[in-house]
Amino acid sequence: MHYISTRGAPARLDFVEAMLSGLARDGGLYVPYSWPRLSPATIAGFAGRPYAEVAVEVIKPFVGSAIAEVDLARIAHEAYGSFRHPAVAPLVQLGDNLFVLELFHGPTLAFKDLAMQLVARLMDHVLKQRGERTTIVVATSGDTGGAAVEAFRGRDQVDVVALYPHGRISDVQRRMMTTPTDDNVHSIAVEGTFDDCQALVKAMFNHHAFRDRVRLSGVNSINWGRIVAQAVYYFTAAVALGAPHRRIAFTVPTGNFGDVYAGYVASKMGLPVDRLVVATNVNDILARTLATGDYETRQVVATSSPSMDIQVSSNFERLLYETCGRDAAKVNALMGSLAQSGRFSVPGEALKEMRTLFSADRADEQEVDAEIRAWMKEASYCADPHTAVALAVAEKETRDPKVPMVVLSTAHPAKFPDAVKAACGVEPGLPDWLSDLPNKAERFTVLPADQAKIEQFVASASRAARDGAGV
Ligand SMILES: Cc1ncc(COP(=O)(O)O)c(C=O)c1O
Ligand SMILES: N[C@@H](CCOP(=O)(O)O)C(=O)O
Repeated sequence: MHYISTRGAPARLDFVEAMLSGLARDGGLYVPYSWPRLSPATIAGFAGRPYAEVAVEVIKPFVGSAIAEVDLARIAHEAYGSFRHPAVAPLVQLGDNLFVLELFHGPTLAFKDLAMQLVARLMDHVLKQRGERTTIVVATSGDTGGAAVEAFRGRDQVDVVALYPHGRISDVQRRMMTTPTDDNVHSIAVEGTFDDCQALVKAMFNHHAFRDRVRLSGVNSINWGRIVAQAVYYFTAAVALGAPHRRIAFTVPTGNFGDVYAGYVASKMGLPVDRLVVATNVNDILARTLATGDYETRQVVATSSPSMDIQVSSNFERLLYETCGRDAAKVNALMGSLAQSGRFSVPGEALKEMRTLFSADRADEQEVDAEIRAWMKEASYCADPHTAVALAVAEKETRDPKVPMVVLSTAHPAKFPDAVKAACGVEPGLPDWLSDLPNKAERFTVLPADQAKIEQFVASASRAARDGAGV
């Protein structure tokens, strides 16, 4: 199994190289050269098996011989052993053929843990084998940063720098990044938006001298390792509801398009996915794109679902590549137009193909509040604002009542206590093991969205840079 860039660079990388690289050197994203397929019998065989075992079966065709299966299995068992629910990603039924897939039982209470706990251990394993160090710079609108800090803190092979938009994330999200005391984790409050943070990370990857000096890596969903680990829960949820013998639909709260793209990966592998519903808040670039074919960035608006306050959705490039017939020149032209003018038009055939599997809608702030209130009242179910965006959109969707709809619940409501309380009057509390989070001292640096200044900070935090300089 090897990986190629969506922008056409000739290099072909194995899984480990693609995972350590993060972004391709031509600015593209790695995708598998071909799609592995799982037979219906293999998928049916996932029923009743522990999450970690299913993870190994789904991920191993993408890893090939780059990591020994025995190591992959050991690492998966360790990673998912850190979850507080025995099922790891349990399903909760809310209505007739309406289910919530709870992805927030990991250490930082968000779906990012499902991939990050695995990817951190895989990276650590291969870096130790090679005797190498790396520096990870991660852009976060709140959750990826905390998950990365938690998964990598204290690891000798890796330094992590998290860039978050100053004042635009919840207190709990910020504290998860800023309170750990380990020397290898650092947080920068960037004076800008998440899109600025993500653009800075990509610019650092495209600055090759800097990239090589700090041995830069990334664990945003530009990293293929993240995507493939997120594909696993589509399988566990679908099989629990009767796949592969019936089709299953998913509604996914969406920002960077990583999570819903993982559903697309599952469908490419043979899972009978009926529909992937892209749910956005008022930062609705993806909903607009699927409706009109015009991908057009606008000013980002702060909402009660801050992790989805995103305009440039990185992983949409992977879907474009696939639906443009894997034509890297076309993708290059479209991405060039985005960089130049902040917009591009999705080619007609590509849009048609996208619409065969994807639909999309948005929920505004009033709808999100009403959704949180209604589920609390009707079912005593407390949804976080991101989950509420998806629940609201799932309700608007024209559904075949015979097809189960699974709504991905991507964060624990206690990460957004103020927003939830304002919507329904109930303030969700942190679990016991995190109850001292509000009392811990914080450590972060405020910097402008200036590439040179951020690079300077990252270089000074990077032990890989110091190793390379012979210090
Ligand atoms: C809680 C939560 N929900 C939804 C999303 C959107 O996921 P994606 O960026 O993969 O589309 C994010 C951020 O990634 C998030 O943190
Ligand atoms: N919503 C994310 C933004 C980054 O997304 P990623 O999946 O590409 O890491 C966050 O909460 O940080």
